[in-house]
Amino acid sequence: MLMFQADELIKIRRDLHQIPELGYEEVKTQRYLLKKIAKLPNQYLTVETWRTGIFVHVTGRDATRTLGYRADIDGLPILEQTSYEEFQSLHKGAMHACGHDFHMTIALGVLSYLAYNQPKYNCLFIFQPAEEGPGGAKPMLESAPFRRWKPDQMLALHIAPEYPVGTIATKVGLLFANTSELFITLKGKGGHAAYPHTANDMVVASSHLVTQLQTIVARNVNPLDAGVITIGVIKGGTKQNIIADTAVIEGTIRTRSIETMKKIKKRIESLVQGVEVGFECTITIDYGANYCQVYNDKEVTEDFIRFAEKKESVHLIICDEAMTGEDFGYFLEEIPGLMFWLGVDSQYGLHDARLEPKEEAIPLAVETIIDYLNS
Ligand SMILES: CC(=O)N[C@@H](CCC[C@H](N)C(=O)O)C(=O)O
Repeated sequence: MLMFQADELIKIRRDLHQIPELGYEEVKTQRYLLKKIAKLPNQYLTVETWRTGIFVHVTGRDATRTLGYRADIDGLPILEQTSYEEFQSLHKGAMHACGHDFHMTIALGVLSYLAYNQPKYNCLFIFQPAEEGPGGAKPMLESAPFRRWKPDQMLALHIAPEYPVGTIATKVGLLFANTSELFITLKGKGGHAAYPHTANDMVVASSHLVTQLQTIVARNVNPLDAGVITIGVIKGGTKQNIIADTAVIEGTIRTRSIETMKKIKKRIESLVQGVEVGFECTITIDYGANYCQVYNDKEVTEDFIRFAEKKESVHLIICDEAMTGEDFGYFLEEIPGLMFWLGVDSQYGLHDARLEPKEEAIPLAVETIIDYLNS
């Protein structure tokens, strides 16, 4: 058997699409990937698992340099609503809605080529869990296998539903934002719906807080800078005629700079104090997982751009930065490298239950990365 061909890659993507697992629960995914890797000739490969992730080291002809390639492997808690009839998620309520099934398949495709064709330099493939949270990049970066095989350069891609197949988009410098998760719990006094004067209603308090949080970006962030506060979850109460004693707000904060992130958090804390006083309740804040920005190295990215410009099958776009987050940023904090967007042309975007990326992008990406590694 030779490297995985286009039809096999599509099958791999569909298999992986059916078994999405949340961060650090990627047990079946890890088993599946290990099985595929075990089918490859092992002359140049050394495989090591790390929690639910995997490192694969490929020995090159010249061991003076190592190139790192990272693919994230976790899914999202989304009930799939695609038109796929034959390969929808078998894990009800979980979905590969951020393209990690594509990311893994592309990494396997490149790896399968290198298993048959020894690369010039060493390569390190990193199949990383928990990108959507709580974050796998930082602990993997600090792990023993990574320190032993530490790459000199890092590369990763992310699918981009808004671009046609064949498009690669990237830029020098900031590509993705600094992010912080946000979990706020409000605790007050519940009671009978007919006796509001005896209780502190946490549904009302949390509603006020959500509205106040929206003023931070509108009124505290310099309009020439940028910030995002999205509240994705608001939960409170148990029954329509019971005043809620607890409410929970969950969201995410995005900024272009660390300073703005600090400023936003300070404002959140002040507003929370105000709601505590105003509604006579207790509020706790937990910032969950924080990711640093994705910052593409100038030299490596310019070199990649020159390569992509020359490649006929690629339409290169120099894009703007986005407020998405990615813990791949931690690799780039320590090692020069880049991330790029891969066009997959879906009507529905990332984190949408209807995301349907076009599979033709997979063999194209595999071929492009192989060419880049050989360039
Ligand atoms: C590419 C992408 O969609 N990444 C996620 C990363 C999530 C980070 C963290 N869980 C958070 O919500 O802040 C994103 O939502 O941008």
